[in-house]
Amino acid sequence: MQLSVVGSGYVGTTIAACFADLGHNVVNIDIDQEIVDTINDGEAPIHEDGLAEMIAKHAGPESTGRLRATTDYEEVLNTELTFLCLPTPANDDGSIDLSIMKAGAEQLGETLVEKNERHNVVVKSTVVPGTTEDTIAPLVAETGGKRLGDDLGVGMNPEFLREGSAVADFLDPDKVVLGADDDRTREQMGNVFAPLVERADDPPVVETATREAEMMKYANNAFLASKVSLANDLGNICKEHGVDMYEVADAMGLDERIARSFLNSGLGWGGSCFPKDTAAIIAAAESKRYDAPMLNAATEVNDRQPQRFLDLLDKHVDAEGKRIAVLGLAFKPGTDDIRNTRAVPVIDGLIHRGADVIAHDPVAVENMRDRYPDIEYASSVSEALEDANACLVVTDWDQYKVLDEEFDRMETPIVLDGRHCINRREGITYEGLTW
Ligand SMILES: NC(=O)C1=CN([C@@H]2O[C@H](COP(=O)(O)OP(=O)(O)OC[C@H]3O[C@@H](n4cnc5c(N)ncnc54)[C@H](O)[C@@H]3O)[C@@H](O)[C@H]2O)C=CC1
Ligand SMILES: O=C(O)[C@H]1O[C@H](OP(=O)(O)OP(=O)(O)OC[C@H]2O[C@@H](n3ccc(=O)[nH]c3=O)[C@H](O)[C@@H]2O)[C@H](O)[C@@H](O)[C@@H]1O
Repeated sequence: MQLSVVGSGYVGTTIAACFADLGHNVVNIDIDQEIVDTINDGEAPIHEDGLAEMIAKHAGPESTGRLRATTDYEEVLNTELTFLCLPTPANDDGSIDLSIMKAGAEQLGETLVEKNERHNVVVKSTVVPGTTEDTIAPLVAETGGKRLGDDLGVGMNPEFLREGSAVADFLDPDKVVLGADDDRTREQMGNVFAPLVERADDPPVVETATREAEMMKYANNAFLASKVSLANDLGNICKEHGVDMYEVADAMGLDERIARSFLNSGLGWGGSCFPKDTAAIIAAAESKRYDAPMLNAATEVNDRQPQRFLDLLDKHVDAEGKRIAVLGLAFKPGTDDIRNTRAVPVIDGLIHRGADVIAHDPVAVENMRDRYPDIEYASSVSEALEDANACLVVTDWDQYKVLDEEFDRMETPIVLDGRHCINRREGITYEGLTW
């Protein structure tokens, strides 16, 4: 099929490259010329495992040519179905900011004026229940002069991929959700996903309406974020009683009603989605006069963890004028994304204490430099630890899990672990946040 994907961010670029790999012809539209040029050169604009190889295979010189990028919306005219993968950030009050989605939908509609055959538009972005039906569909229909359900089909297909494993997650999903308010659109969405369903060995395909599809995404993220927060709440109790939460979590996870995943306690959740999506669904609930006590509590626990980590540091060392190493800046391993990373409140706390901060991350340094141009950045862990008075582990990169004699370079080897990823050993003072 001929597909267009609007937005070349973490989701848009990943699904555009994967759909090309699955045999579709895909044009990826973005307003950022640099991103477009990068893709057309056969390179990945973001750091994701396997993405660079896939883009090289389908875009750029000597590729299959099944993937192209452009800034020109007119290119949607040669396609049958468009995915909208635009950002849905939070307003200051936490509610969803739909301005970018609306701008994209309007631009799409204006372009579709020139198309005579039916076109399908699928919202891939995370949007609060009712957005597709009440905002996006009427906007595309009005600006495009289309009749909804007739020459325009609008659907909603939430995305569950994780950053750091985006390609693998997209190609091998736990479920595919196809939300549409008419059968023709849902059927066409099914055709787009047919090669993926076949390659992924038949994952469950949930066919539903757009509002339910939208809510399934929020429910998923709210549940996972709350699960981590509950693990952190329990972990904080464990710490006060000298109990190792990781041993407790391992045992809890043996109960198949609970499962071990997302019970890793520590610094809590960051990233581009859990924080904004929990805030958006809380705000959406409040707009209907429901105050969502569980989700508010999950957010409160999460917001407190960096402060508890800094309290732990204060217990061991007065950071003023001391050299403090921060290992890990990305919000999780496997990505260069620093949106809502826990490293920010930790570094803010260190700066507030008058510490000399020296930070390390395998891939996220350049992104962090914009935010903190004045702290020191080390090109290796050894360099970061050299003469340090304490080390704070913020992101659980694999390369930190094997650290050993590197700690001998420290002035005082105080190692505080926010992610349960450092091996305790003789000669270092080690303390974990919840164990
Ligand atoms: N990042 C993730 O892991 C996941 C994100 N989502 C959701 O997917 C949506 C997109 O998220 P990301 O890919 O992370 O966003 P992103 O911020 O990485 O990328 C968005 C892209 O859209 C482009 N853009 C902005 N306005 C445009 C316009 N009018 N026309 C064309 N392009 C435009 C930007 O230049 C940027 O490249 C959000 O709703 C997010 O909640 C869902 C699942 C996973
Ligand atoms: O909507 C989204 O954008 C995505 O949000 C999350 O994916 P992501 O944010 O990429 O990463 P996760 O692996 O879920 O981690 C999120 C945060 O929780 C933290 N976390 C995760 C698991 C855990 O046990 N403990 C824990 O603190 C991570 O360190 C990270 O800061 C969801 O897992 C995806 O299904 C969803 O598509």
